[in-house]
Parts: sequence; structure tokens; C-alpha cells
Amino acid sequence: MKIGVPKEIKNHEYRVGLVPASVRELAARGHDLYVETGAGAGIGMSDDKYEQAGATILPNAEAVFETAKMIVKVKEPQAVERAMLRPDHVLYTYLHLAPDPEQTADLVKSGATCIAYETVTDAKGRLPLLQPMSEVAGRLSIQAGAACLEKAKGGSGVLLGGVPGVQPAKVLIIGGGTVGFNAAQMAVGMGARVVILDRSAEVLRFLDATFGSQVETVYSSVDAIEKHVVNSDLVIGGVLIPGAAAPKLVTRKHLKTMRPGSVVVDVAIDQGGCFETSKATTHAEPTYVVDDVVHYCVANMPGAVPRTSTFALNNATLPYAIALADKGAEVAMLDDEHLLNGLNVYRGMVTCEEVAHDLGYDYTDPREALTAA
Ligand SMILES: NC(=O)C1=CN([C@@H]2O[C@H](COP(=O)(O)OP(=O)(O)OC[C@H]3O[C@@H](n4cnc5c(N)ncnc54)[C@H](O)[C@@H]3O)[C@@H](O)[C@H]2O)C=CC1
Ligand SMILES: CC(=O)C(=O)O
Ligand SMILES: [Mg+2]
Repeated sequence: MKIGVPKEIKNHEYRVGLVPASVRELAARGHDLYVETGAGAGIGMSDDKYEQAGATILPNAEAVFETAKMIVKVKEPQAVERAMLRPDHVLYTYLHLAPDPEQTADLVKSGATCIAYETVTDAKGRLPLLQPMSEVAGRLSIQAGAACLEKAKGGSGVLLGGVPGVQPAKVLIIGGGTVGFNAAQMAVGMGARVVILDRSAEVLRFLDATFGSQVETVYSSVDAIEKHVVNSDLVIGGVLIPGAAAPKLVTRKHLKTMRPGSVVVDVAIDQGGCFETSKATTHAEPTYVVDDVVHYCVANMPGAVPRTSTFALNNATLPYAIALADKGAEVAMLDDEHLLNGLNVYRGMVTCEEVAHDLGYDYTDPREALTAA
């Protein structure tokens, strides 16, 4: 298989689809690797390192898309990248289609096979290719939120951990999955008072057993959100309904009850966000203010720590990249229902039920789509 790795072009996105060690694994299996010059610069991996691993360096993204059949990326293809997709391309990357009608329309039009990292599943119903980036983003959310609480950044001037004799900040985490758990670890470590809301009894039980009295677990309801948002200094949004647009759990009315200078970090923004007032921001301009509340809504948070993130991402994505390359995408997916769950768009058909539902497309079962083709 000819496999291409373009340089990421989303704002301040320094991750890269494959690290040299992954290139080496794939090359050793007889695949041809094409890497855009400078693709690994953001993680300190030079073109030389990629060449030593067995890749051919190409001068630009056009050459990568032209030469390769399988494209391995990190972030959803931007408009100029989508224009280069062909029906014989296999695109393997994060897509987050439900809140993104323009991207979805372009992928449908391209005829390409589009596999989304974030909907690949595992035997326990988890999302193994989302998990490592959710770990990063969950941990970063507290760092980012703590910085936003500083006065010079528009915050209320509260230190998360407080100091002896002065109470710590209250951190409310909505969604106690991977993002929520990792945010809680950091917030507890910094000495904040932490409340976590979730709808899953199993998740609440796990958090309670893990953190004991260091966190308060609460069943998520409109009542609970209203009660806890009002006096929180920092609210983290980490809910997910896999594949679907995030539910808007915190409304503008709730927001108005918060103290001026309080902060919301909407990690779920890549699925549209769980605050009514959220809109995606970039690392270049990460925050904006609504009703005196600072909003941090960066859709590619792990891009801020690309070295950690790229290696963590490759650990999870490489086994599936190998299967796709070794067997061909169709056979690899027919052989593995969990990889098949990653198929969002195939030859113009929308094969992720939540995306089809949220954006008004006909839904085609992925197995039927593959076997009909
Ligand atoms: N902005 C960024 O850069 C990044 C964003 N993310 C996003 O963060 C979000 C969360 O991801 P994960 O933690 O991996 O998902 P997860 O599936 O591990 O956890 C989500 C949790 O939300 C809970 N939930 C669902 N509905 C709820 C409700 N109404 N109230 C309270 N809890 C509710 C679920 O029970 C689950 O425990 C996803 O949208 C993911 O794509 C992940 C990584 C980076
Ligand atoms: C999951 C995701 O959207 C990211 O890592 O950027
Ligand atoms: Mg994202």
C-alpha cells in the first residue's frame, strides 16, 4: 500500500499522523511511505529521521495526496485537503462530522473511504483511538482553566488550590469519562474542590471508588447542573454521545448565574460543545468572553503538546493502520467490527448512524455498504 502523511495545517496543529517508528513498522511490512517535508518538525522529527525509517520525502501535500492511496492524518481534512481526495483514497484520521456539515458534504462528494479515529470501538465498548487524546485534553483542561482564571487573562483571580487559610476554587466537571477522569486527577492534585457529574451509575461508582472523598460525584440532571454551575469557578465540559453532536447541557441562562471572571473549558467542542454559548476557537486565540464568563473552546487541545500527543496517538492508531495497509481497507474492516465502526463515509454513503441522523443523510449500514460495493 502507498501510504501518505501530509503536514497538518489546522491552526497551531503540530502533531503528525505517523512518527518515524511507525513508518519503520509499516515499511518493514513492505508498504511504501510518503511523508511531506517538515511534517514531523513540530515534534522534533526531521525529514532525515523519516528517511532513515524508510519514507520518501515529498515537497508538498499535493504530491502526497497524488502519490498515496491511504492518507494518515491527525485532524479532520481542511477544505484544501478535501479538494484533493479521490474515490480510491482511504482517509484515516479524526473527522468529528456530526457538527460539521461542510466537511461531511465534501467527504460524501469525494467518494473516498473515510475512517474516523473517534468512532473506532473496542470489545468493552470504549473508543481506543479517542482515549489517548482525551487523556491529554482532560489533563490540559485544568492547566488551561487555571491560566484563564488569572486576572490578566480575564479571570476572576482565583488560584485553583487556594492557600492555607483561603479556600480553594470549585471545579465542576460535566462528564466523568476519559476527559473527566483525567481532569479530576489534575484538579485534585492541584488542591481544588472537585464535583463530577455523569449519567452513568457505573462511571460514578468508579470515580467514587478511585477518588474517595477527594471528589463529589453527582448524577447529572438539569437540577444538578443549575445547582453546581452557579458557584463554580471553573466548569469543564467533557460529555460524549459517541458520533453524535454534544448535548447543550449548560444554557446561557445557567451561564448568567456564574460569578464574573469564572471560566468554562468546553473540551467537547469537537463534537459541537456542551455549553450553549460555545464556539470553536484556536490555539492562536483560545478564549472569548460571554456574560463575563471566559470561554476556552479549542477543538484540537492536544495539538498544544504535540510530542506527548503524537506518540500517544500512534500507540493507539498503528495496529489499525497496519491492518488497513496489510489487508486493504475493505477486508480489514469486514474482518474487524470495531474498525468497521470507524467507517463514517464510504463511496458517497454516510455509514455512521449518528452523523446521518444529526445531519439529515440517509444512513447505510457500513457492512452493507462494503459488501454492496
Ligand atoms: N477539544 C479537544 O481537543 C478534544 C476533545 N475531546 C472530546 O471530549 C469529549 C469527551 O471525550 P471522552 O472523555 O473520551 O468521552 P467518554 O465517552 O470517555 O466520556 C463521556 C462521558 O460523558 C457522559 N455523559 C453523557 N451524557 C451526559 C450528560 N447528559 N451529563 C453528564 N455526563 C454525560 C458519559 O456517561 C461518559 O461517561 C468528546 O467529545 C471528545 O471528542 C477529546 C480529545 C481532545
Ligand atoms: C480528539 C481530537 O479532536 C483531537 O485530538 O484533536
Ligand atoms: Mg478535536
